[in-house]
Amino acid sequence: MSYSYLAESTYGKDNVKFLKVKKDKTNPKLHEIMEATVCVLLKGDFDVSYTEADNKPIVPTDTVKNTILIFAKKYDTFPTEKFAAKLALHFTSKYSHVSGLTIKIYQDRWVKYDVDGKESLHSFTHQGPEKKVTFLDWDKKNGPRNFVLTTAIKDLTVLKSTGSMFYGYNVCDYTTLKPATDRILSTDIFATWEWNPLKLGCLNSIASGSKDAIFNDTYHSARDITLDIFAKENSPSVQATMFNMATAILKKAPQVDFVSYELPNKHYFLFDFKWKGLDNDNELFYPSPHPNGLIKCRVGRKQAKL
Ligand SMILES: O=c1[nH]c(=O)c2[nH]c(=O)[nH]c2[nH]1
Repeated sequence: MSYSYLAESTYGKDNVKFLKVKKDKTNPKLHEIMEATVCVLLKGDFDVSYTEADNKPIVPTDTVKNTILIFAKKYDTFPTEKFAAKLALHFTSKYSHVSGLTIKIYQDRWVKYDVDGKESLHSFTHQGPEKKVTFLDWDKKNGPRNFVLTTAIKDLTVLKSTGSMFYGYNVCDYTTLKPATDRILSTDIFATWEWNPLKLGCLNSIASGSKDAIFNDTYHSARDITLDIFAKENSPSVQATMFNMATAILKKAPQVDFVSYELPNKHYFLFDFKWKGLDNDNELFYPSPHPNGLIKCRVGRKQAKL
């Protein structure tokens, strides 16, 4: 009797990077670019490769990498949700023993800038660590309407120098925090929206491009809503602000069922100059890299009462 069994497995290629230049059909100097990092991990009938050193079923990870690059060359990669659906349908149909897969695509944020008062046709600035992240998990036995698809904005760093408060919290013998009616609020935005396949459509329709406008509009709305509420609201807490952001995205995007936020509270402490006889009217702070608060929530859409 053998001592062990394979409980779970998946494999593929991570960190497959490409830069795609998409040229306008009528003006070949008018470009869009996508710099992306892709991870494709296959699931399926691969057990013997682990348990019996039989490599026959293995589609080499090198082939997975080549496929991603060939598809990025041959097909439209915008938006990344469509590109993920296209790859998913390919791997699960070309190889009958591939039962499913997970795909993660990180897209850098390159934005065109103005030259002589006009948006450049093909020159961009890189917007730092901010990424759009698409995640797809699909098992083909569940059918093309049953998948997990999420889109996220990650590492969009923001700070407001007023318009944030925090008071009225639980006070006990361990409390040293002073209530604040005006404080710095800073975070790295990580916002994720979960698509409902029944409202969005099947993988084939996503891969065909018929949902492109929904993906693009929702990405722009989610980003705008997040930045707008961050700026405009007099925030009572990170918790209340993130709930308001998630609710506004749910209102705007009917195909989305859940919105999650994961926000570090990046503290900036007011420096006390009293010992020097100086006032500090929220003008000089020192950033505290650690520890940081970490606040998460997942907000769902209430079902309408029948
Ligand atoms: O918005 C906040 N939420 C908290 O839970 C918390 N805790 C804390 O010390 N400061 C803050 N700020």
